[in-house]
Amino acid sequence: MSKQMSHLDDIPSTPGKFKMEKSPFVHNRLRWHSSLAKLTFWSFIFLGLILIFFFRSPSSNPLPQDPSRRSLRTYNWGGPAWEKRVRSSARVRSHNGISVLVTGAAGFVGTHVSAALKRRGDGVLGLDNFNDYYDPSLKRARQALLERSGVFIVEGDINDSALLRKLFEVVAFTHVMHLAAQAGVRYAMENPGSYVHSNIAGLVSLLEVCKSANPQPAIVWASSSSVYGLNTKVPFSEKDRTDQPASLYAATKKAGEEIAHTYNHIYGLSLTGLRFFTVYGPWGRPDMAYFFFTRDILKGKSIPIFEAANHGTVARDFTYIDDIVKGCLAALDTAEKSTGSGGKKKGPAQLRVYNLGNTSPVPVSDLVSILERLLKVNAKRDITKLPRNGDVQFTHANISLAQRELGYKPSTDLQTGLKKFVRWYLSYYNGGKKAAG
Ligand SMILES: O=C(O)[C@H]1O[C@H](OP(=O)(O)OP(=O)(O)OC[C@H]2O[C@@H](n3ccc(=O)[nH]c3=O)[C@H](O)[C@@H]2O)[C@H](O)[C@@H](O)[C@@H]1O
Repeated sequence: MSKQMSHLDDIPSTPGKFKMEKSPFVHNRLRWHSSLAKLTFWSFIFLGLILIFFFRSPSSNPLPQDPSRRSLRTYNWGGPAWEKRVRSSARVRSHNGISVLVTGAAGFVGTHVSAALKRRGDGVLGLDNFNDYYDPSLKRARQALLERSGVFIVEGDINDSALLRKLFEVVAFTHVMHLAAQAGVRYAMENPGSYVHSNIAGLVSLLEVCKSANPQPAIVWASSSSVYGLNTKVPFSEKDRTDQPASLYAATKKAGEEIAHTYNHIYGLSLTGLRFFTVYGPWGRPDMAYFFFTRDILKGKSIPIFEAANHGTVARDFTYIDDIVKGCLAALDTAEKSTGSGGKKKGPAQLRVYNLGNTSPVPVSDLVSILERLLKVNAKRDITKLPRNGDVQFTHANISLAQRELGYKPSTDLQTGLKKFVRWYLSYYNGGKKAAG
């Protein structure tokens, strides 16, 4: 006891705290205080250990709390059953097939590319964070579609490097089709952080894991026609300048192209960037004009049609999804192997950029006229000045490089493509009765 008392005496205390220590009551209280202090101390240690274990556990998301993310979630992954599903989905089932990790697999282009790869017998594993930038139930429906054809989508974020490393541990992917991104031109003014998070930090996180993988995969990824920014010379060629982006979205895609150059240069990663031109079609993105115009025309709501200064036409080189899928598969098939190993470059590797457009720009007002005919409803047109929030007046792709090197040859005009989209839209949203998100 005296030992204990002397120990207690060493603890700095408020004056008078131990004054009555001779009373037996005080003795008991002191003992009780000491036990309480010990109990509190060990509780803190125990709680600390639990927290350390939780944050280091491979099945939790180690992302820092980032206010720019719309859906902060913890994803569950890992375990023998999960690994089995991953392996089975990524298993190549055709002679000379490839095994591809498709990021953004529950997205519009990701779903179509994953399905096409699976159809020809390639191994496909999806990865998607199912964020709520647009109605997540549409992403879940795409997931269900892929699931039926044997494609498993792992739920997780490309910024989760522990998850990415695990995926490469389980499967030796030959290719990565990187389509996960924060898309949309106008939303960048609302939530700039999400563009940096997905299109820059996420890309770097993915390339870091790819560079260390053995073997390193070849990577094909989605850039954007928006990198041509304020250029006025048409059609846009890959040789043209891309240093005057009109939106943060475009700037992050341009940054992605420079980051790709760096990883190719330092680590020998084979990298192909595809500049998509306003991709549309069934299972598309509800944030895109053709999609919400359809929804709002059916609802009888007015639609804002942008017009440039002096009644200038705003036009897009709208490209149908099936053409884009062919371009993506051709890019994967012509991708050479990465040359590095163990994080070290062994020789020069392929670095490519292609325009994937349709080469026939259509004014937005014509897009609306086609929709009116297909929906058999007159649109309430609200002609509005092109806002200064990232939109450019026109896009037009020169696709001769993709034609020459990928055999890319788009074959669907806007009228035909929109017909397929409208058919899908009406059946998916139950004849327009169910509201589109
Ligand atoms: O080509 C690309 O790289 C980009 O294509 C689209 O961007 P955008 O062409 O702006 O597509 P929409 O937002 O669907 O707009 C299509 C056209 O409709 C016009 N628009 C849009 C919205 C609106 O309310 N009214 C309107 O007239 C736009 O100015 C544009 O000319 C995608 O949203 C981007 O993610 C993609 O990277």
